[in-house]
This record gives sequence, C-alpha cells and structure tokens, in this order.
Amino acid sequence: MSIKDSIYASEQQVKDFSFDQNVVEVFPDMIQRSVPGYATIVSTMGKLAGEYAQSNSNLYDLGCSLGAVTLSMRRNIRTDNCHIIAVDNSQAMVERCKVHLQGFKSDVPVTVTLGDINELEIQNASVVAMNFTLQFIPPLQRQAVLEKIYANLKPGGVLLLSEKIKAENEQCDNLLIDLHHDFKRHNGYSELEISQKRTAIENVMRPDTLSTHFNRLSDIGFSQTQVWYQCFNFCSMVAIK
Ligand SMILES: Nc1ncnc2c1ncn2[C@@H]1O[C@H](C[S@+](CC[C@H]([NH3+])C(=O)[O-])CC(=O)[O-])[C@@H](O)[C@H]1O
Ligand SMILES: O=C(O)C(=O)Cc1ccccc1
Repeated sequence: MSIKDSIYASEQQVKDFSFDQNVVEVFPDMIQRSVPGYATIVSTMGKLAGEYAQSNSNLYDLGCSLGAVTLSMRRNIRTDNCHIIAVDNSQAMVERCKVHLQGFKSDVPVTVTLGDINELEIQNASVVAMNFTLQFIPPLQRQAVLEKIYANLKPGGVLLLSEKIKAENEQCDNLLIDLHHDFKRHNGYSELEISQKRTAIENVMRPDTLSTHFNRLSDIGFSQTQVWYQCFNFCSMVAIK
C-alpha cells in the first residue's frame, strides 16, 4: 500500500517538479491518480515486451522509477538469456526500486542503475521501454537519445514509448487538458493541487505533438510507428525497427 499523494494540497511557493524522496514516497498513488490508464499501459507494455523480446538480448526500462515496467516485462519474457536493464537518474527512485524488486522472484536477471539516459550506453537491445520518460528530457536532446536507441536495437526490435502529448492546435489541446483535469478531480485532487502541480511540471515536462513524435521516429529510421493507446493527452506507441 502506498501513501496518498498530498504534495500540492497546501498553498505553497511552487518549485520545479523533481523526483525526490517526497515524490518517491507517494509515487504509486500519484501516477495511478494522474495518468489515465496507467495500469493498462504498464501491463500491455509487458505483453508487448513478451512478443518482441529476442533470445540473448537486453531489454531496457529507461526512466524506470519504481520498476513497474521492468516487473511487467519480466513477467512476460518467454525467451532464453534475456537481461533487463532499468535506469533512472533519481537516486531516491533507484534506491526504492531496488528494494521493491527484491520482493519479487524471477529467473530473468535485472540490473537497476543510477544514470542519465543521455549518457547511457545501450547494447544489443530487442526492447527499449520509455514509459512517460522522454517528456522529461530537454526537447533538443530527444533526437539524439532516440537515434542512440535506434542504432542499438536489433533488427525487429521495438521502442515502447508512452508520452503525455500536446494536441495539434490550441483549441484541441485545451479540450484534452480539461478532460485530464476532470480525471484528476474525479480521483480526489483539489483545484489547488491540480493548478500547483501544473505549475510545478510546466518547466520540466514539455510534451511534443503526435506528429512531432511520428516524424522524428520515421526520420530516425523506424519502419512503423503505431499508437496502441490514447486517453485524453496520454498516449502509448510502439515503434518497430
Ligand atoms: N535524463 C534522465 N535519465 C534517467 N531517468 C530520467 C531522466 N529524466 C527523467 N528521468 C526519470 O524518469 C522517470 C519519469 S516517471 C516514469 C514512470 C515509470 N516509467 C513507470 O512506468 O512507473 C514519469 C512520470 O512520473 O510522469 C522519473 O523516475 C525520473 O527520475
Ligand atoms: O500529474 C499530471 O498532471 C501529469 O501530467 C502526470 C504526471 C505524473 C507524475 C509526475 C509528473 C507528471
């Protein structure tokens, strides 16, 4: 059982959002109440990883937080000699992730590493998962990160990419934002919590449009990109090499 997220419940001088110890403590509750379809997305990413995992290869969970996608992928791997590498640049997250994973048994080896995706060496990958992580990488660095992933994916390998997205025009964007805020209200967040969280993430989380994602993935060389989930401004894609 996780603790209820009340980080933005009291009026405060809002600082830029960071994945610190306070966030770690409430993270499962925060993400569940903030991201429509989170549980479905995590379990389906595991299923997709099971479909695309190749024997003698690595599967990456980039921006792993507490390891939800790592666990989901691990449950679904049916091929031999796969290794999961889970990476996050928040020390607080990585420490809690390691403790969390110790509670589950499996024959598939997992390495949890503290590190920046920008500097990470990716090798021999059949699956790379980024579940709501690319959006936190500064926009100008996103192309290089995705190029590195593509270059180190085996033929037939996949990128599983979930992102908060921006709609193609302001009117539609406001519509999706309103629907998302309604979802948060329904899940118990107050107007103050919704508005302070919005302020906290606006400088650190910059969503791209779906067309930006599609064009960039195609320019890099991915042969197919398919959206398999969308609810409001939350989307999950699979891009095939
Ligand atoms: N440059 C970076 N390098 C490494 N990690 C990073 C970087 N930037 C951000 N992170 C990490 O990416 C994660 C994003 S949360 C992912 C949820 C998870 N995937 C889940 O399925 O539960 C998404 C969210 O909270 O909306 C955080 O743990 C950051 O520390
Ligand atoms: O809470 C929000 O408004 C979001 O957009 C999702 C989210 C979830 C967890 C950390 C940062 C953003």
